[in-house]
Amino acid sequence: MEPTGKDKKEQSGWGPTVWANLTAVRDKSPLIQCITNFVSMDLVANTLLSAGASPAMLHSVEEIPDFTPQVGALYVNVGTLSADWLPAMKTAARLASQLGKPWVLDPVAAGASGFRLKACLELVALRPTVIRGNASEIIALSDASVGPTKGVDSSHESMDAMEAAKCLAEASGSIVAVSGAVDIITDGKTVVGVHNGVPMLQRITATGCSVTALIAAFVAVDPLHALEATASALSIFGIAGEMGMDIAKGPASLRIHMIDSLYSLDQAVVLSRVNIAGFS
Ligand SMILES: Nc1ncnc2c1ncn2[C@@H]1O[C@H](COP(=O)(O)OP(=O)(O)OP(=O)(O)O)[C@@H](O)[C@H]1O
Ligand SMILES: Cc1ncsc1CCO
Ligand SMILES: [Mg+2]
Repeated sequence: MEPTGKDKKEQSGWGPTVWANLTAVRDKSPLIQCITNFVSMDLVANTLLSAGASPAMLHSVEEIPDFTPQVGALYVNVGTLSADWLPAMKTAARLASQLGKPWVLDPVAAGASGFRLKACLELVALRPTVIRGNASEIIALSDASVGPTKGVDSSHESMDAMEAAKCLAEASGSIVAVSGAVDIITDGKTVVGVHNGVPMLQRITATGCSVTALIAAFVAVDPLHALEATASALSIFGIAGEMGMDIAKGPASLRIHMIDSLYSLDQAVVLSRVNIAGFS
């Protein structure tokens, strides 16, 4: 029998696992329902398409009963949250959980206001498969506290959020991923670090939103190994950023070259560039 997920990784390192997961996304082209913010919609959809997945930005509550049961995964992002969007987010998340479908939460600026924090905590209670945020977002969610904020940007390093990520994963039952110079992924016990990516990714809006969408696509094709799928997506996005940076002149051209690189990544590049390691 072919080894899968964790077994495969333990036998031969992360490279083959990451490549197998990207190949599965390309082969299966999972349908991803995205309820995401206005800023991110274009980059999220194009990131998913260039990776081989199929995005659909359907966010009206009336469509959820017909549409959500057909998707491979649901992606919920609260970036431009308002009260009228929240019912659709919660209805879709509740249905995905009931159907056993993976769903992924991006708690953008979770600690920026009481309204936003409460909404994020209500969504966490609907048991997302994965929560991916920057360090400040994961710390705010884990502490359930509103505090000094840079809005959607992080005022912490990812490593500052290690304990918060573990606590949030333990409390929620979700895989928690913190993006940054090192992306941290944990189920509360195991912690892995993804060392791919380039700092310039922070200068393009919605790269975090887009990597969370990519996580949804990877979890859709391997829902039983959500930690490995999440690390794989973060590594692939980072590698696309590294490849794009080789020819980019700044954030605008990196945005274009990153999407092109994601589309054309081959096995040799992936195997030579994957940089994932466990924390002991
Ligand atoms: N210093 C860094 N070095 C390398 N890669 C980085 C660095 N900082 C962020 N990244 C990468 O950039 C991507 C976006 O992460 P970031 O933490 O900026 O998300 P975010 O703050 O949620 O962004 P947004 O809200 O704009 O969508 C991730 O893939 C992450 O790994
Ligand atoms: C800039 C911005 N504001 C709300 S969402 C968003 C996209 C990056 O999170
Ligand atoms: Mg973000």
